[in-house]
Amino acid sequence: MSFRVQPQPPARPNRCQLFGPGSRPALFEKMAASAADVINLDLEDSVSPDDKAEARRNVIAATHEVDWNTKHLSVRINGLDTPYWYRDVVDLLEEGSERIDQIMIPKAGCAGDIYAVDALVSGIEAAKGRSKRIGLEVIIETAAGLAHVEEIAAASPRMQAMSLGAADFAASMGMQTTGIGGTQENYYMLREGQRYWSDPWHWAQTAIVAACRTHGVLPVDGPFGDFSDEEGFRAQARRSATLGMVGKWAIHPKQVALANEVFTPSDAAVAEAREILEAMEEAKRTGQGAAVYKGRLVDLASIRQAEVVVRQAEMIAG
Ligand SMILES: CC(C)(COP(=O)(O)OP(=O)(O)OC[C@H]1O[C@@H](n2cnc3c(N)ncnc32)[C@H](O)[C@@H]1OP(=O)(O)O)[C@@H](O)C(=O)NCCC(=O)NCCSC(=O)C[C@H](O)C(=O)O
Ligand SMILES: [Mg+2]
Repeated sequence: MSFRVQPQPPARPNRCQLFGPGSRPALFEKMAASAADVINLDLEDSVSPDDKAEARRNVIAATHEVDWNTKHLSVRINGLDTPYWYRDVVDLLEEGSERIDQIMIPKAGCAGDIYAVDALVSGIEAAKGRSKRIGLEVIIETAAGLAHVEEIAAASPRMQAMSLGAADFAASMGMQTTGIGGTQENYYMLREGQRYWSDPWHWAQTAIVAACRTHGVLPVDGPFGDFSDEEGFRAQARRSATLGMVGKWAIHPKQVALANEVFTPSDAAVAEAREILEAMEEAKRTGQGAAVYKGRLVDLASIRQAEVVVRQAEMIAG
């Protein structure tokens, strides 16, 4: 371990972030009743320009009127290149209730973007005497966002989570696809006439995970557009979980259970992790740093791996 110890991210479940447009208030009660850990009320790209002001009012009303129970409540504001974002923040924090937990900043491109929102949030919190400190989450969905991913993760102590936004990311990178996440037909290797599909999102995901883990931020996989393709969602989510991400967005209620299933460690995985910890306790008692578990090596690093699984399971169980 470096002299600088890796910080832990916020200790709260973030397996599924369910999105809904701020312009569809009829969905809010359904979102609150869902099994998602995080709710993202959207003021950005699912709301047309003509509806921006009304969506903002809907969301503010919902912070007072809807029982969000234990949900982590986040509002996605508009991008910092638009005329909407500052009013999103000001109205939300001046008129919205204390129930708001977090603001999501889309298309974050550099640490300065986070600094700007942080400064505005800090000013309003102080002026209005708000008692709950608002957290920030960002979407990495531009070439600049990925190029500056580490400075963005480190930009503010308010930073809680970082997601990959596959649709805008693909557009910003000039990728030849209109798919939102998942397998891309033309991204394959060829061997002896057989196609083997690779994962074009992999490198962006690993960059996000590394930046997040360095700075104590939750890494999250973003949307999977084809909500009729359950196996496609599962496959994408399993890859993300394997890489170290803690959850995934749902853009339709169908996807909530899928995300919860993938990002909750299975009973078998937890049992195995506990057995590894026990095997290593036994090894330590006999003065060994390594042991054999089910025919394979386990050592001190295996303790840290097993603890990831157990910690995640215990946090979800509450
Ligand atoms: C995708 C949708 C537009 C589909 O809406 P709809 O046609 O109403 O769906 P269904 O008829 O299949 O709905 C079945 C029932 O589920 C309820 N419902 C629908 N959506 C939601 C929801 N989000 N939360 C809770 N409940 C929902 C319907 O009311 C039906 O209920 P009932 O009649 O009682 O059975 C819609 O799902 C939708 O708007 N989804 C969210 C879109 C969104 O927020 N997009 C933004 C995030 S993705 C993004 O921005 C890209 C990213 O930034 C990037 O760059 O990658
Ligand atoms: Mg986007």
